[in-house]
Amino acid sequence: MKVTVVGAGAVGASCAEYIAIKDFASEVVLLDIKEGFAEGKAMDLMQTASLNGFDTKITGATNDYSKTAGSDIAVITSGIPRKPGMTREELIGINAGIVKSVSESLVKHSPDVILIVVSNPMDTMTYLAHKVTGLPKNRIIGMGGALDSARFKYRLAEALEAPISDVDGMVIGGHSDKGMVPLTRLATRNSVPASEFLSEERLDQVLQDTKVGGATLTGLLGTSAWYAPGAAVSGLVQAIACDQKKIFPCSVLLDGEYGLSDLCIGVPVVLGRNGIEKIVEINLSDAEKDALKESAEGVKKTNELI
Ligand SMILES: NC(=O)c1ccc[n+]([C@@H]2O[C@H](COP(=O)([O-])OP(=O)(O)OC[C@H]3O[C@@H](n4cnc5c(N)ncnc54)[C@H](O)[C@@H]3O)[C@@H](O)[C@H]2O)c1
Ligand SMILES: O=C(O)C[C@H](O)C(=O)O
Repeated sequence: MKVTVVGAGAVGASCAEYIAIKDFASEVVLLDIKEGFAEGKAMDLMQTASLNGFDTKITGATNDYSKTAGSDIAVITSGIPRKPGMTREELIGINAGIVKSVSESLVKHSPDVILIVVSNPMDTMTYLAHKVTGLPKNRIIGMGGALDSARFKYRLAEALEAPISDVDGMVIGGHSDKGMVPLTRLATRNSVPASEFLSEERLDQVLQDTKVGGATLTGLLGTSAWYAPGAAVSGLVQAIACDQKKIFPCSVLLDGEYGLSDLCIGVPVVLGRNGIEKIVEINLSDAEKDALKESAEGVKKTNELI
């Protein structure tokens, strides 16, 4: 299993590290445009192999896509991150050009690749990757919902004063401050609805905190987060590489599912060796349907900018 990660910055390196530590891939290629940067990150990570006990071979490349040839999965993290006070949508001017050229180069060297798009604004970048590569829709996956759901669980556990392993929850919709739809109605603590433990007001606070999860961290760090994003990507890569058939909310091209078409937005999917094996249509309440529709309108507006 060969995995390429384009962009050896904060998220790309974190993602490569988690993939290596989980030890399911034979090879990870890190590629960056900055001279020597990916090679340096790869060497540093390889020097953790004996300490962390993995056999995955990590190599670096400076913009040389021949090194990525034959990749089974490629992750696109290249592009600029936001600074405090910015929205993800404001990154489109620079990141669209980067994602376009990177997607084309990846597919040219690995025609059978499954692409995972991370660069922001992620739903629009995933849609752009479809437009420029023409890959079948099961082979382009946007990562946002897995991260947003992890942040939702963090906030739920905080409110419930429970261990995170005791809670479950999912966020669908666009990966944006306004567009996320945390499904509080379906959140649980060990199979019991969270609403049995928390007031409506407290659950709403959990929802609001989840939606601005990325912005909160950007305010604290001065740039956007990388540990949870890297871990979330590694989870998707592992589900595909190991044919796990796990459900994750991912940004995928919709063709009538949830009453939406011609956009990529976060919905639950089954991930396995074919990438998106199935889009799972769950029954949403009227309020959740309205929130998803509004989120889709926001994503479509951003798509118009490409
Ligand atoms: N979808 C998500 O959930 C999510 C989560 C976190 C970050 N992000 C996004 O991921 C992107 C990367 O964030 P980061 O914190 O790692 O940024 P970063 O600046 O640390 O790293 C980005 C890397 O991309 C490289 N790069 C730029 N243009 C390139 C090109 N044409 N080819 C190859 N490499 C190129 C840069 O040299 C840099 O090393 C941002 O757009 C950020 O908003 C998305
Ligand atoms: O918040 C950001 O800009 C980066 C990423 O989308 C995140 O949610 O951490």
